[in-house]
Amino acid sequence: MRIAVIGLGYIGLPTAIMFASAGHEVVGLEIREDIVKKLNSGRAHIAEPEVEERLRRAVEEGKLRATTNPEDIKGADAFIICVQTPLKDGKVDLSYLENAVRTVAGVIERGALVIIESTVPPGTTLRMARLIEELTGLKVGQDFHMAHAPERVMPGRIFHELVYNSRIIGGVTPESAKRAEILYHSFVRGEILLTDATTAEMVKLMENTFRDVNIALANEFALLAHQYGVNVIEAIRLANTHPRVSIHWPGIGVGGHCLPKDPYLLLSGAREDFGLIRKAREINEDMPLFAKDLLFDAFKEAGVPREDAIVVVLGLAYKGDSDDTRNSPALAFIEAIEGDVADVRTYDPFVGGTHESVEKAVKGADAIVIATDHSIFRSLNWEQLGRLMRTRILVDGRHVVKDPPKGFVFRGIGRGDV
Ligand SMILES: NC(=O)c1ccc[n+]([C@@H]2O[C@H](COP(=O)([O-])OP(=O)(O)OC[C@H]3O[C@@H](n4cnc5c(N)ncnc54)[C@H](O)[C@@H]3O)[C@@H](O)[C@H]2O)c1
Ligand SMILES: CC(=O)N[C@@H]1[C@@H](OP(=O)(O)OP(=O)(O)OC[C@H]2O[C@@H](n3ccc(=O)[nH]c3=O)[C@H](O)[C@@H]2O)O[C@H](CO)[C@@H](O)[C@@H]1O
Repeated sequence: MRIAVIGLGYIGLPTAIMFASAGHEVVGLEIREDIVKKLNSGRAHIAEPEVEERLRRAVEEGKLRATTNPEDIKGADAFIICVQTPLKDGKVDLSYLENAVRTVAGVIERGALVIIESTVPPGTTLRMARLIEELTGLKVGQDFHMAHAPERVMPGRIFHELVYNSRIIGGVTPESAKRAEILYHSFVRGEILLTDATTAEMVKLMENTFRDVNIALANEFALLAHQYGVNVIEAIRLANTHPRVSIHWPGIGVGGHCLPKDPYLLLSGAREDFGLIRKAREINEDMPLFAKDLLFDAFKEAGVPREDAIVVVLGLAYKGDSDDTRNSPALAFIEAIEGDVADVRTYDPFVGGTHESVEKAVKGADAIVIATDHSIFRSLNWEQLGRLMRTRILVDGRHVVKDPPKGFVFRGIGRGDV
């Protein structure tokens, strides 16, 4: 088949690669010229295990190319839309999606299948089908087919999960769902479950809201542990030995392109607001401020005037071993302290523009704050790093450090025991 993937980001690029390696002829349409250039030369613009080798192979075999020109996807058999669906000023911004749908409407031919992979508020796929009908005069279910195939992959494990995760496909019509199922069977080994488009949209949003609310509960447990002098990490480990309990992990916050906005996408079309989901968001959004309180408390104990303090933030990415800084709590934390301290330095081996090494970053500093759980941070020798510092304060926002290192004023989220 000739497949057009629209939007070549964290989701679109791996999806395009998988369809190409399954033997389809794939053209990726992307509005960013720099991304297109890079991809066509076989280099990936995202950090994800295996992406670079797999991309190079697909490009060399002539199965995948990127373009900025919508004419290059004219007459494709399937259009797979993977553009971002962010929040803008607290509101769902569907402008990227709508632009992509308009582009598809300009090049679609009879018989084609249009799939929205982007996460969207319930009812959006049906609305987009109507938009294509209006713009083209074609009839959905008759002249073209349309489905929502939400993406469930976990960054860091994308190429494994694309193949082995089960998948929900919601058709605007039953025939649309069946056609999309056949298409995804070209590389998916997990189960494919068919439903209607609006149910599929809600399922995706429920999954991420479930995770967000559970993390909020873990964060509230962490706040409580500070009240009771308990190490919440130890307490969660013990609680999770119960056969029906599986508590998530607390931390400096919840970032990424998905969890901070998907609960709001779920609420966006509702006539009533029920409270729990929004409250969970508030708890998670406030966690960087709690980390700030821990840091300022440590300044007091160490006798460091905060206006003189040099703070090093370890990790800018929203989660470990990723280069993605979208909605990262590390950035929210930096914003929260910036005006109060003398200097904020950063070190993140996955993100450009930070200090070249952890040693250089911590030299002469007063405090280290761990904001991301990159694997390499687990093997750092804190006592050795401490010798380079002016004052030894360590704040662990991601339970990376098990035992407080000697000679440090130590604080940790959920570490009510120290
Ligand atoms: N990142 C994840 O882990 C993840 C997982 C599951 C679902 N999702 C959902 O998938 C969607 C995409 O997320 P992402 O992280 O890949 O976003 P992204 O920002 O990495 O990628 C989107 C790409 O689309 C391009 N684009 C925007 N408008 C376009 C247009 N009209 N034509 C062509 N290209 C266009 C952008 O330039 C960008 O490169 C979102 O709805 C997200 O919620 C993301
Ligand atoms: C339901 C689900 O599993 N959805 C996944 C999720 O993937 P994600 O990349 O957003 O990753 P998460 O691991 O959820 O992390 C998000 C943030 O929460 C912090 N966190 C995490 C666990 C915890 O116990 N305590 C925490 O504090 C973490 O540090 C980070 O900042 O959404 C994707 C897009 O829709 C899905 O495709 C993907 O399946």
